Amino acid sequence: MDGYNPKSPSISSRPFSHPFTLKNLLEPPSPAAISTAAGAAGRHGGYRDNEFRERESDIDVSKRELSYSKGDYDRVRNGSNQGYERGKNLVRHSRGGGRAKERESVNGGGGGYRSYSGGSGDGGGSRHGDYGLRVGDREPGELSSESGSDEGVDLEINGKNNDDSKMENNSQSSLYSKKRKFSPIVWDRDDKEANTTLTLPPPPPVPKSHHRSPNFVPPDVQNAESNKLQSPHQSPGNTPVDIGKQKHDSSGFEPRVGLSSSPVQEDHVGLSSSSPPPPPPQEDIIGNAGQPDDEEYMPARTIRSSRWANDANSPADEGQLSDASVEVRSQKQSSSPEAGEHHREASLESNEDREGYNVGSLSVDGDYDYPDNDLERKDYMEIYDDIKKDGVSLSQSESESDSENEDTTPAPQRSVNMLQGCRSVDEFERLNKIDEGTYGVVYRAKDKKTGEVVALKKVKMEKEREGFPLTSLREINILLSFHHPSIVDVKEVVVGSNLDSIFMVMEYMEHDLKALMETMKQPFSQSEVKCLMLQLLEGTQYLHDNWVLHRDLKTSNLLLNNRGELKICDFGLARQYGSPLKPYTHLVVTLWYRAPELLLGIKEYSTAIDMWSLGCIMAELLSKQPLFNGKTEFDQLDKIFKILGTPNETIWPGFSKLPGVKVNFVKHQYNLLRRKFPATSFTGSPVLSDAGFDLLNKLLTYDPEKRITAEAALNHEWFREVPLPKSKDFMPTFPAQHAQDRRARRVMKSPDPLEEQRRKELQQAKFGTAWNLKNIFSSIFPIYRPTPNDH
Ligand SMILES: Nc1ncnc2c1ncn2[C@@H]1O[C@H](COP(=O)(O)OP(=O)(O)OP(=O)(O)O)[C@@H](O)[C@H]1O
Repeated sequence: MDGYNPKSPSISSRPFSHPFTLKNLLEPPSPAAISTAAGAAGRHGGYRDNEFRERESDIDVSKRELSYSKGDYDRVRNGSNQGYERGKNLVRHSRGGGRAKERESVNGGGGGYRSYSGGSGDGGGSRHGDYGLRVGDREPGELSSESGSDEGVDLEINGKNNDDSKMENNSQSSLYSKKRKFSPIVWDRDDKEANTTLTLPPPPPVPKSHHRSPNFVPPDVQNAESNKLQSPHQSPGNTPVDIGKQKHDSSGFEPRVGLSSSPVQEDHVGLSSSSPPPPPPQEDIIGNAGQPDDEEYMPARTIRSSRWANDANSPADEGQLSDASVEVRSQKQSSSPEAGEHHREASLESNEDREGYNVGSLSVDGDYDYPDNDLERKDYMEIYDDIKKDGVSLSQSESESDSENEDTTPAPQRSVNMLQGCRSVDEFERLNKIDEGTYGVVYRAKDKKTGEVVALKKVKMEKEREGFPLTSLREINILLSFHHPSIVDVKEVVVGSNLDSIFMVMEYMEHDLKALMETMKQPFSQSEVKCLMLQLLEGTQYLHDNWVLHRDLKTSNLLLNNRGELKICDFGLARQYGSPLKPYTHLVVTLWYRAPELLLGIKEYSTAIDMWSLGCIMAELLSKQPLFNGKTEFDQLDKIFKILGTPNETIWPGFSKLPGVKVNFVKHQYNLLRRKFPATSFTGSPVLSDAGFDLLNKLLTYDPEKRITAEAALNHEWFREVPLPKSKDFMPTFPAQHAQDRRARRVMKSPDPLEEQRRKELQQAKFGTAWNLKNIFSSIFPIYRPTPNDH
């Protein structure tokens, strides 16, 4: 893809130009320190008007509409030369343009609603004459969708029920099951107590078998046993190594540092080098399986290690390692990954004991045990932060203090500060603020050395009672690790002048789709939406293939540059997942894009939640309006049910048992989505061909198990029918509105899930405190008695 370059060296291998202690970073900074840091970079620089291919606002842009050859299509689809191999998929999905005239569709396949949806054609409405290429293939019944009653016409219930659809759903179901990573593990918040008590584990090393959860089934075995537990890469006989290779071969991309399949703690994302990982086991040796994602809000702890790895295939990278890191690495080779696990856990307790506050921790290591895979061990380095002021490594002290340690294999030495060597933010000239989110402020800035314009995302520390925000650690970790044309590139991490703040240096993107759409008079055309959706799906597929859920996909987290490139950003809520799943919080995904299973409090969820968000995004791109803009969770569900029909056991087996289904929802019988996206329109509604509507329906399928996967969506026929996806090169460009804070411009804003969580926590804390105070009060003044309502 254009502009696709290997990442810059990892932060750990950069020259140490700015030493400081991690503790400085992880302690909540004083307001004074923050303002100093902010002030240091507060200069405004001139924006060069010719920096971008500026265009008239809105859509009066490139009017070039192409008639595509297969070659064109492949080019669009693949980027310039990434070599995606889609041939077989194209064959597999070549269903042709003819569609059933009469459709009966219920989300998830059931319900017996019939509808007449009409033809295969893209009924028009694209701005650039896209559909000049199309046959006039409107089908009977199509227009009636605009005027019919609920019963009569166009009652496309979410999902399909006709033979054609059924077959498709079935075949997709089996196809999807290859990708679906559902887990039998059930989230039970009652486990919290057990889970949050992190006892000091026995010392390192432990037998390798301890590394795996009792529930962990190797991918190939899972594959044989149940297609619900398959790795995204699995095909019979795959080994983890094969998996990586396969992934690499098929996608043309390889994460610079892939997520490992280590026994992962909830509060970190493990990284391993080179190949994409097998599924991360869901339980680690400290037995925190079942630990709810509340842990996300637990104190962060010791920054421990990283595999800011060199690719095993690129020996040249070896030379980039500093002496220190090489030393650490060689020690790591001689100790088992399990030692690292223990070390990590030891640090947890030790931190709390000794520091009395939470100094923050990022265990960015995966420590997956690849038996006998020397390559795997060699191509990463372990860097441990030294928390103790006196420089004695935690690992040493803890392993020493653990008398039960029979094996005296020394714990990995460390002294290399993970963030040591980061450049200072002073090396950037801050141009203007782009946006301010819950956990970060994003600036446009210029690298003084190179003149390159970048985005600087400053990690907000002021709200952090508990050290370095975990969301930011995750984001940094993932973004530094992953490299894909559809994922925003983090070039490096820099530190504030007072060493009290951290900034991610990202490639600068002129727009986010939310802010952009608010400036547009008309929505994107179908061919443009296809171009955007393809890129979005490719990025999402890449994440899911690497065992990461984004968990906050929404239009404001999709960046677009003036080269027509879309990139996913904001990985603050992203996390690694495994099979089977661990319990995660359902308070993820901004309300408007939140999947119904989350809204209904499902105890296990997976990649399908991101796919729902993609459905909402696709609809929004087509119409320029959020599809379901609920104000509360209940309102959100209500809005979904009104449009898609209220689900039931037939279309979504298990629905009635979901925790949130205690409420009696109004039974909306029909799916009215087609009304919002008719095949033709005289009213200005966004038009969508049958194929497009089919994809939208499959993204917005109620039953997460039946919801389409990123891979299947990428192969959907909508992308092969006219109007073909617009080439990125011919996507419209828009004036970048640098000078304004995007958020301030935003008219509509969906409630933020993190804010939601924070509010709830605060409320709880408040009520708790109030009640306690009343108790104390009543013990002093016995006349007063707190009532149950006081809770
Ligand atoms: N690389 C970038 N280039 C240009 N703009 C960016 C970039 N990254 C982020 N932005 C802008 O900043 C906004 C906020 O970024 P981001 O979502 O990463 O921050 P956040 O604090 O996590 O926000 P939120 O509270 O919405 O989760 C984005 O919506 C986008 O407008």
